[in-house]
Amino acid sequence: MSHCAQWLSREAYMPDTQLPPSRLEANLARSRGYAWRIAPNLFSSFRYAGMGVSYAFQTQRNFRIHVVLGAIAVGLAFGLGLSATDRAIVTLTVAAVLVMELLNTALESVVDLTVEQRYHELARIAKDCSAGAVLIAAIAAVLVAATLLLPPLWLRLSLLW
Ligand SMILES: Nc1ncnc2c1ncn2[C@@H]1O[C@H](COP(=O)(O)OP(=O)(O)OP(=O)(O)O)[C@@H](O)[C@H]1O
Repeated sequence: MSHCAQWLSREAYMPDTQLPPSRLEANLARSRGYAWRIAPNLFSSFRYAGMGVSYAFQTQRNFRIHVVLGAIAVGLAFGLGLSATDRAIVTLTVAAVLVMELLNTALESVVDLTVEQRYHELARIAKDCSAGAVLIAAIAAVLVAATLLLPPLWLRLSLLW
């Protein structure tokens, strides 16, 4: 077993509570040393995060669809004059779907990195569960839209006609 693997197995996976705070800090600092690159400052962290969102937008059709539908939903929530609470619910629901999409993309990448183009039952379970998480968030978003957005939208449209 390599030095790195020994260290990881002995300390990095120990529950936080088993390590004194000073030791935990030191371990975390050392573990970051294994990253290929570490963001040197806050601006770089935001830039990398933006690159992740941009990658998902360019490569994931479902993410693009959810961005467009989410923008419409948030626009309607503000345009229809929903209460502050309802606007927050719509915004958080849209964010939940987009977050799930990003995590799904991240997990798919890690699975593909691990098993490459081989079939593995655990890879299938990981990807299916990840896709299931997106599906549940999307269903919740549809229910929130039907409950909070459709009634005032319908009222507005019926006044126009
Ligand atoms: N290495 C693998 N081993 C076993 N099953 C896999 C593997 N890769 C993909 N699958 C199966 O194929 C399905 C589709 O995988 P894929 O990587 O294309 O995700 P996807 O459907 O493109 O997801 P999304 O649309 O969110 O990008 C998975 O849900 C899983 O059931």
